[in-house]
Amino acid sequence: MSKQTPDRQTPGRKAPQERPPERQSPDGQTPQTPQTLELSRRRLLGTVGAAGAAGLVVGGTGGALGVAAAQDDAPKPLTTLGSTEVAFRPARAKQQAGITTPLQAKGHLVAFDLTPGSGRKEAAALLRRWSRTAEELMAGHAPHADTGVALDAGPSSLTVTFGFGHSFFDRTGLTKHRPSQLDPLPDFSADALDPRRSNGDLWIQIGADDALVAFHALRALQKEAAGTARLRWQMNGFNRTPGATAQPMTARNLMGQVDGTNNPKPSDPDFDARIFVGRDTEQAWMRGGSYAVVRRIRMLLDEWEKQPLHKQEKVIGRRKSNGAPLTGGSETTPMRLDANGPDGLPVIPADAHARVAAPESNQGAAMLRRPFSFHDGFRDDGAPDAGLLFVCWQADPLRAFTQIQRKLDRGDALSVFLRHEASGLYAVPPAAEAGDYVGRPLLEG
Ligand SMILES: C=CC1=C(C)c2cc3[nH]c(cc4nc(cc5[nH]c(cc1n2)c(C)c5CCC(=O)O)C(CCC(=O)O)=C4C)c(C)c3C=C
Ligand SMILES: [Fe+2]
Repeated sequence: MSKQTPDRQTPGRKAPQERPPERQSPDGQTPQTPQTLELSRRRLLGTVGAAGAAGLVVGGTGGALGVAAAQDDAPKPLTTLGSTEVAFRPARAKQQAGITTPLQAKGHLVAFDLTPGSGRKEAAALLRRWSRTAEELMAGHAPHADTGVALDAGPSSLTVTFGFGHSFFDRTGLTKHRPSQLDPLPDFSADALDPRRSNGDLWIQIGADDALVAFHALRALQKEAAGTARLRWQMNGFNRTPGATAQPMTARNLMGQVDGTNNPKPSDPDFDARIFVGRDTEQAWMRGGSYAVVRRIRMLLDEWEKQPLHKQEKVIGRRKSNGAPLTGGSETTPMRLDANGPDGLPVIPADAHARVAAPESNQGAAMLRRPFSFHDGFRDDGAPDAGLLFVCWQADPLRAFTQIQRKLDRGDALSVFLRHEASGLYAVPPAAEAGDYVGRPLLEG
C-alpha cells in the first residue's frame, strides 16, 4: 500500500483527480479520488495488514505456488466510490461541503433542539465536538469509542453540513445576530406542514455514497449531542448510486423525471452571488455561507402514474426520456418559452413546472436544488409514503425559494400531485478555518 502524499491544499490528503463531468465541482470541494490504493480509514489499514500477513505466511511455506496464492488472496482495493474523500475544510472555497458536492447515494437530514439549560456556551462546545467528529469521519477515520458500523469502508464521499434555525438565536441570547433571511417562510396554500417534523434549533445534512457510512455519521453526531441537544426530527433519503448508469447523468426523481437539469452551475458568472452570502451582509459571520430551505414533499404517485406520458411531459414541460424541453433539442438545450404549436398554444404550457419555476418567470430568481428522494413505507390506504426531500441553497431565501414557491403555488401543473408536509429554513455558515469549528465566529464572536 502506498503512503498518502501531502498536497498543498490539505495536509495529508491527495490532490483532486480528474472526475467525470457530472461529478466535478471546480470549487475545491470535488471529492478526491485516489488512483492508487490510498485508504485513509485507519481500521482498514489493520484489515489489509492482517490479510497481507496471512499471504506472507503462505509464501514462506509454499515457494512459487505460495506466491501465486498470496497474490490471489491479496485484498482487492476499494473502488473509487469508497475511497473518495471530500474535504471538511475546502482549500479553494469558503462554503461547507455538501452544497456544491455532487449528489450522494444516501442522505440523512436531522434537526436538534437545545435542551432546557443549554445556552450559548453549551452550543459552542457541541459545535466544536461535532466539527471535530465530522472532519475525522469525512477523512475516513473512526471517532473515539466507535460503534464499528463503518469499520470496513472508506470515506465514501461523506459530507456533514451544519446549520442554525430561527429558534437557535433566542435560545442562545444571540437574537441580535439573527439574519433577517431566517424570518419564517410565508404560508403557501398547498402546505400541510407538520410542526413536529419542521424547523429546529440546529440542522445537519449528512450525505455519503454508502448507507453504513452515512448512518455511522448520523449516530456518532447524535450521541455527541447528548445532554446538550435533543433530536427533533430526522429524515432519510437516497439518490442513484454513482456507477449505476453507464455514464454520469442527471438524477431522476421518484416520478421518473430527469431532475436537476437547469440548476445554476458553479461556472455561471453569477453563481456565487446567487448561492452564497456576499460581503455586504450585516451578519459578518454568514459571509461565504448559504441558506438552506428543506421541504418534505410527498408525491401522490398513484395519481401521477395514472397520467399518460404526454400529459406527464406537459406537466413538467420536458421529455421524460431524456429531460429535453418540449420545444426540442437535448437535455441541455434551452427551453423556448415563446414557441407556439400549430394550435397557437405555447408548446411548453403556461402552467408547466419548468416554465413557472424558471428564472425568466421569476425576475431572475434561481436556487441550487440538491434533493434526496425518500420512501418511508406505505400509508394506510396503500399509497407510497414517498417523494422528495427538497433541499435548496441560496444567498437569500426571500428572493429565491419564496419567490418561486409563491409562483408555483398560484399556477403549477405539478402541484396537484404534491403535498408539502414539513419545512425548515437554516443559516449555514461558511466552513471552519484551520483549527476552528463551524459557527465559532457567531458563537464566540
Ligand atoms: C420552490 C421551488 C421548487 C420546488 C418546491 C420544486 C419541487 C419539485 N420539482 C420537481 C421536478 C422538477 N423540477 C424541475 C425544475 C425546476 N424546479 C424548480 C423549483 C422547485 N421545484 C426550479 C427553479 C426548476 C428549474 C426551472 C428552470 O430554470 O428551467 C424539473 C425540470 C428539470 C430541471 O431543470 O431540473 C423537474 C423534473 C419535483 C418532482 C418537485 C417536488 C417533489
Ligand atoms: Fe422543480
